[in-house]
Amino acid sequence: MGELLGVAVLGAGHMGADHIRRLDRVVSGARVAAVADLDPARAKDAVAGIDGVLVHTETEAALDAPGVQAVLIASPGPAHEEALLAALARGLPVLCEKPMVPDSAGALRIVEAEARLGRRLTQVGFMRRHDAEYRRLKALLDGGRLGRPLMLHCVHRNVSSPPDFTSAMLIDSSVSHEIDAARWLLGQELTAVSVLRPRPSSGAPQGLLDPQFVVFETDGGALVDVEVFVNCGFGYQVRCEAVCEAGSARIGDDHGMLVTARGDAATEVPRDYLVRFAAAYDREVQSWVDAARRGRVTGPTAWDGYAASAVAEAGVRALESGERVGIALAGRPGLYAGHDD
Ligand SMILES: NC(=O)c1ccc[n+]([C@@H]2O[C@H](COP(=O)([O-])OP(=O)(O)OC[C@H]3O[C@@H](n4cnc5c(N)ncnc54)[C@H](O)[C@@H]3O)[C@@H](O)[C@H]2O)c1
Ligand SMILES: O[C@H]1[C@H](O)[C@@H](O)[C@H](O)[C@@H](O)[C@H]1O
Repeated sequence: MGELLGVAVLGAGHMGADHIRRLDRVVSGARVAAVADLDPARAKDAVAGIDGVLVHTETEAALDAPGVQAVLIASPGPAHEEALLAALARGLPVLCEKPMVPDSAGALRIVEAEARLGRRLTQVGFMRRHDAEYRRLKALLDGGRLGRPLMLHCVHRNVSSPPDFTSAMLIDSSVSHEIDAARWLLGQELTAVSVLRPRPSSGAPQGLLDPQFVVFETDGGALVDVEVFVNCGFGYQVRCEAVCEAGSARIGDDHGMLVTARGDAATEVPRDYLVRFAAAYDREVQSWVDAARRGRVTGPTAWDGYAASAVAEAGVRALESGERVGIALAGRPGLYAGHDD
């Protein structure tokens, strides 16, 4: 295929700048055609050394810039709905960072907009679906050798949280990944959620309920538990163990080189997601670019983005009330039937 896919990147912060680097230097078949950030200095820094990129402060200006054929959204969650609707109105394929739209009503408006168009244009940035270990676990569960999955035990630890991180964000920003991974791994919907709150770590900012212990029930009778701890201080750790009727399988044990010296053995622990999931982000963006160049969309859909937001919203209610909260999803449009990338 000849022409490079011209991508507009919205938001040039931590993720946006990393995706700009990835589009420019790692993936094939694409080029950064425009960047928009409310802070033009961030956008300029992110495109330093890349020729011919126009920098904007307005979303619409970036989407209408010459050569733009696709959009990567990496602005904060609350800005996603407007950007997605603008991209869909132009018929542009989108890779949207999670959460697709943080509130479920807004997320459903994206599903409805695609249903009106009669085609899917959105891939959501749940990069764990592109991680080699998660893919092996999914293949093992789908193959049936371990029998019916009974439980998923998940761990999600960050070294520290950003300054504006709230107790709700442990669920709607961090646990959103486990919500999507559990739905995808099990092929089941999450139907209820409870959240336990241990005494916060003294390493957490004042007032932040960190860690939390979240338990989901599924429509297939499985349980999914998640320890989420975003100021653990010691490393970025993401694990998942599937316990099935005929065996168990665990991914995410810290890997990398094992160094043994002077009676000690040590491995490196990744410090953040950009390190732990580097290869997954590369595969995510490459598969999005490849699909967009063929006029297709693969990966987690707008429906998956909506489901994750609806489940997370129930999780935040469970956190705040201390009650078990049931989850009811809207009707799933035929456009998303049977899709399981
Ligand atoms: N997939 C992952 O593992 C992962 C990791 C981190 C962040 N994220 C997601 O990526 C998104 C960005 O997170 P981040 O950590 O890069 O945030 P960030 O704060 O580092 O960067 C956000 C950038 O967007 C800009 N911005 C704000 N409003 C905007 C708007 N309306 N239009 C354009 N730009 C705007 C800000 O000026 C800033 O430069 C969030 O949705 C977040 O949840 C995903
Ligand atoms: O936005 C980030 C990102 O999604 C990371 O992958 C996750 O580990 C963090 O907890 C979250 O805050």
